[in-house]
Order: sequence, then C-alpha cells, then structure tokens
Amino acid sequence: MNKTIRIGTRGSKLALWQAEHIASLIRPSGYGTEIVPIETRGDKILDVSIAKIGSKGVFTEEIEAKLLDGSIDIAVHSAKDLSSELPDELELIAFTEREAVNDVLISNRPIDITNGSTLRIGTSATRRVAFLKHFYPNVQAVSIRGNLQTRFAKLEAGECDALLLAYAGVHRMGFDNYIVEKIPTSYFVPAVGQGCIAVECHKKLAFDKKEILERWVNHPATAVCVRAERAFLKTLHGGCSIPAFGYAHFEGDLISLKAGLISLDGQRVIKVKRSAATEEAKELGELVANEVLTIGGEQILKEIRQQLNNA
Ligand SMILES: NCc1[nH]cc(CCC(=O)O)c1CC(=O)O
Repeated sequence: MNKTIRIGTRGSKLALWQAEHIASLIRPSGYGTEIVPIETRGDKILDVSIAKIGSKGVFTEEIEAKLLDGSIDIAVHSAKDLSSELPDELELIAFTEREAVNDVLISNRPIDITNGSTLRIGTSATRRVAFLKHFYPNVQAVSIRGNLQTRFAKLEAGECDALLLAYAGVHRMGFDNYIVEKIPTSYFVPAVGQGCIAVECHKKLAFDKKEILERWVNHPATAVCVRAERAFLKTLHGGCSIPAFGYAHFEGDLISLKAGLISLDGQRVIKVKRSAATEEAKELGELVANEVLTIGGEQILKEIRQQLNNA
C-alpha cells in the first residue's frame, strides 16, 4: 500500500506554511507526506486587482487539475480563498481548527484608526474596503496586492500607513509584533472561511488516505461552522471578490451564523444572524443567505456585478 500523501499547494510562504502544517498533522498517523508546490494564474498576475481578473479559480485551477489527474492526493488552501463551488469530482475532506478569525491592523508605528483623517490603509479585499468606508469614513483605502511579504515591504516603503489583514496569515508568518489593533468580529465580520485551512481531494481518493485526513486533520467543530458559512456563500453565488462576510461559531450546542453583504461604497450593510443545530449547518447557511438576498442583498449584488463589469 502507498502510504505517502502528496500535498499540492501554492508556492507562497503562507501557502507552504499551511501545507507544512497539514503535513505535521498527518505525520503522527504513520503516513508520509510530500509537498508539491504549484504555480497558479493568481500568483503570476500581480498588477491587476483580483476582483477585476475575475476571481473564479485564479488561485486554484492549476492545483485542481493535478487533483483530477491524480498527480497529487490532496490540495491545501486557505478556506477563505476557495470558491463556493468545486468541480463535481472533488470534495473538501477536512478543515483545520480555526484560530482567531479577526482582521488586524498592521503597522510599523502607532496608529489611531478612529482619528484617521490622513491615514492610508492598504488592502484590496472588497469586503475590507467597504467596511473601512462604512466604519471609518475618514481613512483612505489604498490598493495593496501581493503576498504578505510584498505587502509588508510596501508598508515599510511608505505606500500606506497601515495594512488591514487577516490575523491568521499575519500570525503564521510571524509578524505578530506589527499588530496595532485587533478589530472585533462583532462589527467587522470576517470573510467566509477566514482563519481555517481546508483540504481538498478527489472523491475517489484511496479510502485509507481519506480516513487519515478525517481522523488526524479535520476539526469537526470548525468544519461544521465553515460548512455553514460556505453554504451561505454558495447560495449568493459569490466568490472572494464580492463584499460578503460570514462567521459561524458555537453558542452552546447551536451554531450561530452572522453573515451578510455590504455595498461597495460602504453605505448599506445587510446583516442577518440566526442559529441552528449542527445537523442543520447547510440549511442555516442557505436560510441566512436567502434572508440577506430578500432584505436588500439582491440589489447590492446586482449593483456590484454592474460595477465590476464596467471597471
Ligand atoms: N486573501 C488572501 C489570504 N488568504 C488567506 C489569508 C490569510 C489566512 C486566512 O485568512 O485564513 C490571506 C491574507 C489576508 O486576507 O490577510
């Protein structure tokens, strides 16, 4: 029996860290691991914002091709970067235990975001730009792309006064010392899947390997929450380029999901919070999404599609 799990991943430092983390969870099982770095379209195109090149699969297509042809066993992704719809032959088999899901403000000097008339905050995620406009109308959002190291270099070079990033990535890359503020999830709701690492595989992956992943890598409580969030996103037909947000966590025995949409100008926030039993995670996501669509989300999505087409 072949007892080596071949792990496909993007080649960025964060992606390699995540793949290495998955390998470290697999290792105690007795199975070996091999990491296979794969370059994606999203890694090559650095000068246009992701929203404009069309988000669908830019960081995953080449990796999924290798899952389909069997040259890797699993692919490791930030759960956040995964499109809500996978190719039919593939599935998500494991989600790692989630750490802090917050966004954080990063700088090399003290920053007061509430007094931000002259602050330039580097970010390119549509959700963060819209939330900045909504909660901190005085700050200026400047588009900063590239991997985390590139973004830090741009901060150091003075292209912005601070960066707005996911805590998870900052922490994994060892940049904790630069965190000047942890922004509460109570109002700055994270992106779907933020802080969680997802493992994707072929539905026909060998049974023993599937069992290893389910037993040693998957964290059931996180998995059920992220599945609720992803059901929400799927019902909106959204990828990572729409300003949707969604965060589920346990409140006692129930999953509580807070999710919604924000208009690109930050003017309108549609937010719904509901809870359900764990067996109903998927239905919870769908229910919340349909409610968001009904109370104004449909209109926001329509406007966003028009604006992205015209950009
Ligand atoms: N969109 C890029 C991306 N994808 C995953 C992470 C960090 C890790 C995570 O959120 O799980 C980041 C960087 C960021 O948003 O700051």
